[in-house]
Amino acid sequence: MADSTPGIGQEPSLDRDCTTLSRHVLQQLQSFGPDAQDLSALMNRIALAAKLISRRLSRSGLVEGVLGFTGEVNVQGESVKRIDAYANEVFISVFKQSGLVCRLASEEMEKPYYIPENCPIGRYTLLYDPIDGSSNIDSNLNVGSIFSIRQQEGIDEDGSAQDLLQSGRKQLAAGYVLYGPSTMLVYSIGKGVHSFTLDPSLGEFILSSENIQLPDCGSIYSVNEGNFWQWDESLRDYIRYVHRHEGYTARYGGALVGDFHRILFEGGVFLYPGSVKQPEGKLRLLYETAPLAFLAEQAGGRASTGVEEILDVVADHLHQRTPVIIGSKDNVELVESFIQERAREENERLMTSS
Ligand SMILES: O=P(O)(O)OC[C@H]1O[C@](O)(COP(=O)(O)O)[C@@H](O)[C@@H]1O
Repeated sequence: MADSTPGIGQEPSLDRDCTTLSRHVLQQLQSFGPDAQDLSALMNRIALAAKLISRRLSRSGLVEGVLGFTGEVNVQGESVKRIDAYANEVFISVFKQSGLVCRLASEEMEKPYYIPENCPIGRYTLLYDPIDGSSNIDSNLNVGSIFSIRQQEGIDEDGSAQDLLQSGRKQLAAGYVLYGPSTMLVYSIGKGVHSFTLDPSLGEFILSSENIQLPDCGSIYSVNEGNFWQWDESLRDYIRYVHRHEGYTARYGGALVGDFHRILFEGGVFLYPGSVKQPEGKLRLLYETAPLAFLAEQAGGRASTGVEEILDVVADHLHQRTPVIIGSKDNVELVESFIQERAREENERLMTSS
């Protein structure tokens, strides 16, 4: 499956210039039926939210109200950054007008936000992390937005979103926006993974890579080693292994989207394991790890909790966290082999001691 990225310095062809996101979604679905139109319109709305957030970020040091904190604490127990609150509002306002989405579930909101004027006609729920890596904002380092689209399967009066508590294989589409040197949008509707780059002169996301394939293995390992002593011995064993073996490179940017994006194109593995303080890890399943797991599997890679596929995990509440090992399949399997080895030793010890 050839990657059709244009050569360095070569102006993209007119045909490529015209491959906008909404056109690409319709092409992908080879249908102009209601579902295709809806998904295309939904992706267009996400693109609009991304453009608004990208514009705000690009002027963050120049205008008031972008950097710093709002003074509030969100459902995660984290101090809310002004840009978190702004980005969350952007997603709400661009989807309010969509008529397509009846409910929005976000990292910044304890309960899902209903758009009464879109219910019950709105057939989709959008789950999203409006700003991923917000600890990078005030240092002007890359951040992202992560999104997942699911079918609306009923109205839950108490806001517990029970119908969303299903495996990640129920996602219709997923992706992220990376606010880096350029703003990129990477998505999948279950037909491969494709990336678009925002061309500020056109104000359009233009196709930049199609059918992206995650290399089977890579030299990059991406993890916050500052948590080393809080990890299970099996993860420490893995890090000791990469320290002792040539050919591994540590890369950790503090923003999941940026770290995953690098691995999607170059191969390797990103880990955020559970720890003594947080056995279930830090990252949230429904709007952080499951959307990226959807992309990883579509690109020929893997995403694991260490013992099962992330896409098979069924959440028991909206903001559930999960350990994650994601990236090239050989690298993920290597990490898992250390976990399995420790489990085997532990079983043996229990057997011999009983
Ligand atoms: O600072 P730590 O503990 O390494 O955590 C960094 C991780 O947390 C995150 O920032 C997630 O949190 P936010 O979505 O709240 O920013 C990830 O992007 C990143 O991988």
